[in-house]
Amino acid sequence: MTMHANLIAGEWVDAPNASENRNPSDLSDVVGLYAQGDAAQAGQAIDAAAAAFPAWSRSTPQQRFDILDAAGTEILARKEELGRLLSREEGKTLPEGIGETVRAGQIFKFFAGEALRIAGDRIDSTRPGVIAEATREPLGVVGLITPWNFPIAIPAWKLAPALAFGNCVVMKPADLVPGCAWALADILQRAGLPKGVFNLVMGRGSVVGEAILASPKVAAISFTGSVATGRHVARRCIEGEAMKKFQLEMGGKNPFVVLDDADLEVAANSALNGAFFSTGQRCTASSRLIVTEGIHDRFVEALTSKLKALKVDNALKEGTQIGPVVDQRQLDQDLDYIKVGQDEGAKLAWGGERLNRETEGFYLQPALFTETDNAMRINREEIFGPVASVIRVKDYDSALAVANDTQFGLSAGIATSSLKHAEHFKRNSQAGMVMVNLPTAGVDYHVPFGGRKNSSYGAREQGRYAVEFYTTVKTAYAMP
Ligand SMILES: NC(=O)C1=CN([C@@H]2O[C@H](COP(=O)(O)OP(=O)(O)OC[C@H]3O[C@@H](n4cnc5c(N)ncnc54)[C@H](OP(=O)(O)O)[C@@H]3O)[C@@H](O)[C@H]2O)C=CC1
Ligand SMILES: O=C(O)CCC(=O)C(=O)O
Repeated sequence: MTMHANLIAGEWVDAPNASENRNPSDLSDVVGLYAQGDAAQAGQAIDAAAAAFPAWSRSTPQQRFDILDAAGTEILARKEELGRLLSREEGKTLPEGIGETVRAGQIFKFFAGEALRIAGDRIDSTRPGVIAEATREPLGVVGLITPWNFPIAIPAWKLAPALAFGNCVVMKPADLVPGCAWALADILQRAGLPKGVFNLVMGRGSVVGEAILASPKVAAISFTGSVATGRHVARRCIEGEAMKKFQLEMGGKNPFVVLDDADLEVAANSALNGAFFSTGQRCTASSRLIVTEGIHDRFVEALTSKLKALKVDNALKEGTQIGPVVDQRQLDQDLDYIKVGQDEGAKLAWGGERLNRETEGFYLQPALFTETDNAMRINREEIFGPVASVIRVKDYDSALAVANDTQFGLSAGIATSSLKHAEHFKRNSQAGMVMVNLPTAGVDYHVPFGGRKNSSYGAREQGRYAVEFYTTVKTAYAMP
């Protein structure tokens, strides 16, 4: 099997080591052999990006549009093939894999347009005859460190704006899912990106990631992953010889409130989708279902019967609704938390057991806890698997208080037919994204994404708000 090499200074470069990318739905299936870069390769990639920056930062918006738009077109044209690759390496179902691929293509097209739309301000000075301007400039070399749960969409939503606004990039994808990142590198290379503008260095976070964080030549870091690694990234960005700008997207313990007046079908479907689809491996997953007394029993019954009907199987098999957990380590974490929940006195209303299927993979029956309270560990810590808890509350006010009683603040949802409660929740939920009668997970590609508290740090990602992170403002005064 040939090694998928790293892309450094426009050349495909083999690494000293390679790792096997295995399919979590079928452990006998090797998706490919991927380079395991080292600190030296990260250094070469950073140097290449720094060398490419002067020309790329002065490229015309049309040049950037053409390349990003062409990349988007190719991603969309190859959605079935790339979606299959994604599902094979990450384990989300084929429709989810294809959907995420489409989202990545749309993101490239959106930011192609943003390259053309970038603008500044001309401001009348307080001093006679003086002209003041505020314009945006690219940052320089940007390091992108991405997680395994969205192998193509998250690299796309960091990479596309970074390039659109004139930055050069070194990207380190998650070790579990190098395939989609490699495919993006190949597409961008063929779309005509000049040498060194985008460099891909696959390998371990502790090696390649650390080298990117340590380099004074890297101006900024955009990171998505766990809170623990995010805190580490933050420390490394400020303690180095040259302080870096940084942006962190981390965990969630997202509440989904169900009020007595909710449409039961809307509430149960939103909870099912938000909590369990993509095997619950979304930072926006609804892991806390906060339900008022009058609808509690009917909601639990409706959701449990939907859970019982879910088809958990090989991600590539037609009809599968829930694929496997991504790897053994995440599966162990999910099973540990299921035990923690039981030890804490929560009732396991459904699921939680390891499943065997035709192919050997990390299959887990989605689990629903009931009779839980918000102080339990299962309601405070991110599990990141197909596990959710129901918390029974008296009324809307207590639901809102419980929803906000968390270290996280990414997404929050409410199912209600009351405009008054929906509006109050939108205003008073301490989350970056609020959904009414919709799942907490599954967001648009052209609007801002991000949260509060320990969920996010720094400027928002996505949509036109992405310009805040990937540019720096220059204020210029002139006396003509
Ligand atoms: N908010 C989200 O979207 C996500 C949250 N998580 C949470 O994190 C938990 C653990 O998942 P995990 O994949 O280990 O998450 P991590 O936060 O460890 O990994 C995220 C990214 O950071 C890299 N990384 C790890 N250590 C360093 C380091 N010292 N310096 C620089 N980069 C580093 C990883 O590389 P490598 O792959 O080589 O380790 C990966 O590319 C999950 O169970 C879940 O709770 C995970 C993924 C996404
Ligand atoms: O819910 C989504 O669509 C996005 C979720 C996400 O970005 C994440 O889990 O990291």
